[in-house]
Amino acid sequence: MTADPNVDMRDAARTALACLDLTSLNDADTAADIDALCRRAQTSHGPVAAVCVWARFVAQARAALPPAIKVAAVANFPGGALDLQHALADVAEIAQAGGDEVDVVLPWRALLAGQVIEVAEFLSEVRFASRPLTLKVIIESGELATAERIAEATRLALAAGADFVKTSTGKTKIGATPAAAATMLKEIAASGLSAAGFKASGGVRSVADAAGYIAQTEAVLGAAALNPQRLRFGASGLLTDIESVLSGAESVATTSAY
Ligand SMILES: O=C[C@H](O)COP(=O)(O)O
Repeated sequence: MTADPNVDMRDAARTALACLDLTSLNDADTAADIDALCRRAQTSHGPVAAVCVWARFVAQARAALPPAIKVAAVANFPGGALDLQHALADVAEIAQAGGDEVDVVLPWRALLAGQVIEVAEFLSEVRFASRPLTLKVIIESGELATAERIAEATRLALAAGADFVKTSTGKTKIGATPAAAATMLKEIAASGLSAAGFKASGGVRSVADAAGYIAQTEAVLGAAALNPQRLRFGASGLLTDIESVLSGAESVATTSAY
């Protein structure tokens, strides 16, 4: 008897839903957009892990959602300048508004310029200021480009105490890729930090895309890591395909172009 591939896709869709940071980070986002996002976060198939929004929408999202759905917001986003005061102001705004999670952009241009100590200090200060919130560090893997630099950024994020290392802002040409994920997952495993997680974001549009990252995560971190404490998907467009698959319809999305 051959395995039914639709069963695997439904499993992947269920995992992707439970691990989804449903994201809206458009410059023109309005309160009505965030209301709609929060309604979408509570699907007939179950809740997403979190919504991810601009800091100015945290209080609204927190009020609209049950406690089980976390509110994440971005800091130092999307540019990733080496601007600690800006990042700390974002973190303070998110914390004061009742946010649960901070997604901060690592100063990747500074890292490319060799300012390793300055980047490490930036991450350490952001980690200190953001406790007890969950901290995800966005390394912008597409701009770092090489496995060596992606590995170095991942190590810096983990050394600073990041809860998750996240691939991309979704605002640059290249978002999450299987190659970047492989490097990041290898570094997470090598760190020995059993609570550290991985977040794929930027261009993740289909359950087939998500299934690939789920398989990679399981292969490197183990099946026990396939939960929202260790794995997230940051995506503005993935939920439609998840719902299609869980409703028994064909996947409607095409896989990532990367
Ligand atoms: O942080 C998450 C990303 O901004 C989402 O990127 P996306 O719009 O390509 O799904």
